[in-house]
Amino acid sequence: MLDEKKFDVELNLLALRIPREHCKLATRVLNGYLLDKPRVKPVTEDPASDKNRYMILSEKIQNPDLSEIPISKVDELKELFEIQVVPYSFTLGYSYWSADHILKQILPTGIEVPSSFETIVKYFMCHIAHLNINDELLPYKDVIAKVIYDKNYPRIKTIVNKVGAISNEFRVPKFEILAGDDNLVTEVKQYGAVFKLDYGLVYWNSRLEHEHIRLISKFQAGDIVCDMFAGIGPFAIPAAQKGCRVYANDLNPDSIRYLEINAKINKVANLVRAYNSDARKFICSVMEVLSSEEKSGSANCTDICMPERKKRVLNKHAGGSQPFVAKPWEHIDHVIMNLPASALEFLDALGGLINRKHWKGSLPWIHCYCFMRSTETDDLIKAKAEAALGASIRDPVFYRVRDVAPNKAMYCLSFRLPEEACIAANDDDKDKNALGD
Ligand SMILES: C[S@@+](CC[C@H](N)C(=O)[O-])C[C@H]1O[C@@H](n2cnc3c(N)ncnc32)[C@H](O)[C@@H]1O
Repeated sequence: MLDEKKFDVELNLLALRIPREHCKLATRVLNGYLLDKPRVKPVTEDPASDKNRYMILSEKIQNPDLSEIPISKVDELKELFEIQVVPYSFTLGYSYWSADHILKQILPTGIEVPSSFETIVKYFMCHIAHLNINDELLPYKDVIAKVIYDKNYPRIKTIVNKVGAISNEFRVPKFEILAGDDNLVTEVKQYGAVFKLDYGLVYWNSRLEHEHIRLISKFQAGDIVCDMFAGIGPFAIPAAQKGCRVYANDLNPDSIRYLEINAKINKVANLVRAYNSDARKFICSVMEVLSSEEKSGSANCTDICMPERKKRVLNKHAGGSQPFVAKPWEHIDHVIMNLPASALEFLDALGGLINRKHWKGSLPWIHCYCFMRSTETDDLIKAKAEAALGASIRDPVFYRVRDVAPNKAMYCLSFRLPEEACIAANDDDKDKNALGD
């Protein structure tokens, strides 16, 4: 329990009681001799009369004869009104002091006090503050959280701290609520899109905002995008806002629930198809599912919602003058694989997936996120990707996203899917011949 009384500081000062109409002039004359404290006004009411005001003098004025103030100033006031000097006491309490000031008093000497609010709050999620409590501060986490909560309510309504390392497959940290209510449903804004999410149920990292923007800047209106590890949609939603048609998948049902909510909130539900599946199954089945939808005559997303201009962009991608409404089994422009810990291994799902007989236009760009230790090289990561894919990668582009630990960084490896990773157009025929068809 924090004893708030401990922070009380009583100030025993002097004040001048003066007629209220002279306040302005007296403030000017006494400039430098009045109480000067943030958020405390030096002019206050006279409890005995509404006709007067108290002008609170600075701590340096201790003598009721005002000998610390130049005589000329005192005389200037005396010419206008009779000066009455009165004692004035008040208390600066817990509510007055800043979080920094209070934390400095609470934490034992030797422990580095977070020098500012920003250093202790890892990030804000609207009304949630996620604290950055290191081992040294851990014993004081509750009191730190209370101070930060008290000083920032109602802007901040919940203070959380991550417990342990993330071990579950949905990449959702476990949080303990240190202060405030336990509602972790919140909304964040990124580059004009709004994302609703439950911070306790789905993956979210506000530090990836720039990466989301960077990758989407590579996409064109009309592109077909497959997001294999979509989370609540920080790639999928802005891509759709740009006019891309997005097939977005995540294993976590809660992520998909929020992805669908976010597609609606951002008015792109018609351009985003959500799947709740394992990424390997998703990428294999998305083509079949959609091709069978096509066969059964159900209208596809492009037909319903693509403006003519975007359809023309798609036609251009197909490289022909025939009307071309691409389906993912005919054409994909970008595949996003944002599961840095293991996305490279998932590249096996792309090997042998595309049949050149049906495919139209160029092969997709693959954007595969990974971690690289300082002891590893681009070549090693490329070799891992090639081993999973079963094909050589030409002209890989490595983009350093951010450092995640002193010797570990997150990268995005982008490359165009190699021809070698596809089923050649004549392979089916060869198989048929071999079977004697
Ligand atoms: C690092 S998060 C990235 C989410 C999102 N792209 C983002 O930037 O916020 C990885 C996501 O992959 C999902 N995931 C983990 N294993 C998966 C799998 N085998 N198949 C599909 N999704 C998976 C997790 O649920 C999580 O939402």
